[in-house]
Amino acid sequence: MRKLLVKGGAPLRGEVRVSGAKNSAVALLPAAILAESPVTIEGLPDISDVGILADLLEEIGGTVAKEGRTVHIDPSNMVDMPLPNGKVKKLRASYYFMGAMLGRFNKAVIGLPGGCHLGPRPIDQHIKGFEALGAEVTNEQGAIYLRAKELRGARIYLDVVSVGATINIMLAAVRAKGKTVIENAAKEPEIIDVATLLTSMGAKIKGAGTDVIRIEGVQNLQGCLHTIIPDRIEAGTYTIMAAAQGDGMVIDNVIPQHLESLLAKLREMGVTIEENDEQLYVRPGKQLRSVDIKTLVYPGFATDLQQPFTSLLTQTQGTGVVTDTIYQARFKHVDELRRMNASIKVEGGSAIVTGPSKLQGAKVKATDLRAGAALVIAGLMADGITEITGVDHIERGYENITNKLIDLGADVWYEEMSEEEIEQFQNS
Ligand SMILES: CC(=O)N[C@H]1[C@@H](OP(=O)(O)OP(=O)(O)OC[C@H]2O[C@@H](n3ccc(=O)[nH]c3=O)[C@H](O)[C@@H]2O)O[C@H](CO)[C@@H](O)[C@@H]1O
Ligand SMILES: C=C(OP(=O)(O)O)C(=O)O
Repeated sequence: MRKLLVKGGAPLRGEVRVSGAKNSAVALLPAAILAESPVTIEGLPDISDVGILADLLEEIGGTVAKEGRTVHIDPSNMVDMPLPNGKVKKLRASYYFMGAMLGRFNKAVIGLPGGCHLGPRPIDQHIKGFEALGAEVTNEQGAIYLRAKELRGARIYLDVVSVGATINIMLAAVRAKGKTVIENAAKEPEIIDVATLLTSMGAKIKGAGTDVIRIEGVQNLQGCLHTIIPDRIEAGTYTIMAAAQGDGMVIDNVIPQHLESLLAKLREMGVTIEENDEQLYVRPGKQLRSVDIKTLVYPGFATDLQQPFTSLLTQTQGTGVVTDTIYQARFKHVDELRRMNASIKVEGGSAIVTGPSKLQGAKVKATDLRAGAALVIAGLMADGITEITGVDHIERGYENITNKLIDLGADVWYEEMSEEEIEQFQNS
């Protein structure tokens, strides 16, 4: 088991290239199950979530061939094998096997998903959608059993705006008989990306990216070539890093519109950001001002950027209130930042951050993916060395983070943990 060490203080300069979007990749791979001929996806990020999903596609009989960032998936020999345990529990997005396998085989058995622990993460809206399409859904010993004689289009109103439920219902509905309407759908760019892949496969989808998605079911879907969108959360993380510890940084392979709410907040703080079609050039101000943020569904401020942003707020002048309306308990990073001398208190669904504080390197734990990103940013700004355990979480979503940081001038490296450290980590 490894830990990540960050020696703070080095200014970050130069260009960093953003990888393909994790939250698209994890839906695009299962979507390939719905095709009857090979699907090629270009630009996939090299992260552990993608590796696990590729293994799961092989477990059900698919052939997955990798050529750098391009993956060819041949779904023709896939079977409706149950996946109740094992790798499905290692990530959140294994739930997309439910919609995709239901759409192709009219049945699926999938273990309840894992993913980041951010407080309760129910999947009732996914199940409501599958049932509306005609599936019988039961939960038996931690696995979801889905069976349908045939799937029929339906009108589905989501009680909660959910990225996962919107995509999962799209996956199940594209081969259902008749018309499906998803109302109160999520509008995240990853939903448009998945709809683009499905449309290239022959699906009939209108309205992806708005809150009403209309799907006309088709009998068969064919393979196609698809290029993934850039990861707006990775891009946002490096943009926050550029504001925190940069000395002129270019973030390359970005769709700036996907980051509007973050960029607006950074500008409000005093950060200078120039945009062109695919790049951001970020120059921090001398003394940044604190701001309040409230996470909301897209295009509001992304909950996945809330934790990295909190680290930046420890360095700004005044008090900033971070309110997470999507995951009210997404504040496990706060205790760790406090160990580094940050002044933060959590009240209800908000963290109140008073800055600026001189951060000190410390031994800290990444409790989840974006908590890990928050600690890396804090470590880059701190005096001395920060030792971060729980790097598996970080590797779920950030491709090659150490090399990207080293290229920017950061002093970061991995070290093997001692047996004592592993024991302490496992018991903490
Ligand atoms: C793999 C993936 O794409 N993960 C992202 C996805 O997660 P995920 O798709 O799991 O998140 P959702 O958009 O579904 O969740 C949004 C909110 O709805 C609630 N909810 C969701 C489904 C449901 O059936 N019932 C219900 O009550 C959740 O508890 C949460 O409060 O969107 C989240 C919110 O932008 C991001 O943090 C995750 O990075
Ligand atoms: C919460 C996240 O991921 P997941 O839904 O895959 O756990 C995230 O990407 O920040």
